[in-house]
Amino acid sequence: MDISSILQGGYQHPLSRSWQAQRQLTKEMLMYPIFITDDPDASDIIASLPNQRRWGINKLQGFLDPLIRKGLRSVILFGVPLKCVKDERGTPADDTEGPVISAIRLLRDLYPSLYIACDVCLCEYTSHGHCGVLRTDGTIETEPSVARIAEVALNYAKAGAHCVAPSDMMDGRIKAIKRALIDGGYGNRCTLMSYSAKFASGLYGPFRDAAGSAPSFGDRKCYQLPAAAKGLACRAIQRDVGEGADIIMVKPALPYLDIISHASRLAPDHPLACYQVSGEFAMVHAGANAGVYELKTMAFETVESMIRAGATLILTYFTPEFLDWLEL
Ligand SMILES: NCc1[nH]cc(CCC(=O)O)c1CC(=O)O
Ligand SMILES: [Zn+2]
Ligand SMILES: [Zn+2]
Repeated sequence: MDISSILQGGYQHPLSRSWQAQRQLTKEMLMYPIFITDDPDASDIIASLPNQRRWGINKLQGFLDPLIRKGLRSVILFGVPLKCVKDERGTPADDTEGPVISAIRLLRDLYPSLYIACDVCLCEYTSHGHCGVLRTDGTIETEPSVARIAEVALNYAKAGAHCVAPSDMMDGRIKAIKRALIDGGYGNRCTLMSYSAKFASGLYGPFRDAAGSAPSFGDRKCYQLPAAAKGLACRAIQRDVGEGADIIMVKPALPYLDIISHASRLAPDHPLACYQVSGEFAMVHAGANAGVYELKTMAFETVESMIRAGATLILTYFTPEFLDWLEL
């Protein structure tokens, strides 16, 4: 055989195989999405989202203590109000006694080294279930939406969030949130992570079950990106960099690896997050349950593909499993 034909010499040993990765998955790269509901004693199973629960504030410590011991470094909180009165502008989003703000305070108190990010959106709190404020004809009214979202983000920062992450997709919200953080005295104390390239995906179903945030009419196609829209995704990323985003995110992850790869070239000096969303997670589980592959193998393969594409931070419901698997 010719000298230039030989590659296997470089990866015949487990250690030399590990050297073939530009970057390896580490615990620091994982951010764990957690659902917090307004029944303080809840620990509700979510049928379509394997192993995840809606947690009440009183159950958080019992749930998180073991994960912190295993090396959990960061979480992203999603509020799931089941009892509150929802309205047109999502008033309960930043209720000072609501689940998200209560959880921020509690977690800051319990775990000084835990990095706490908060998803910022209105859909969990609006009567219509859309991510912004609507006109009477049901279309999004950008200006009041952005103003309200910036107000919520600032209130999460004031409560102690290390990071606010708007997932609403309204035009101009990154600039408005950055402005609100600066004017409120949090410009240098709170990270702004933008769901920049968030696509209108079929993979959000289990999340909407978990969060009760499906729109009551219509869909989100006028504010989330069309699946085929590479150019718009590029423009959204560049806009958000220009408006002051500290971290760029692509969501979902696996069907959008090309966008992750493109984002890493468009914003090479920013951390790049990707969100392995609820439907992707459920898909990996469903395949494993059907005997198509082994869960652990496929969980690693999906996340390694995201890292290979350029992601430096991964939001995934597999975080508890990875904390175990990375131990071995
Ligand atoms: N703004 C809502 C929001 N924030 C995060 C997700 C999806 C997360 C997941 O599927 O895991 C969604 C769903 C949506 O746009 O309907
Ligand atoms: Zn939303
Ligand atoms: Zn481009």
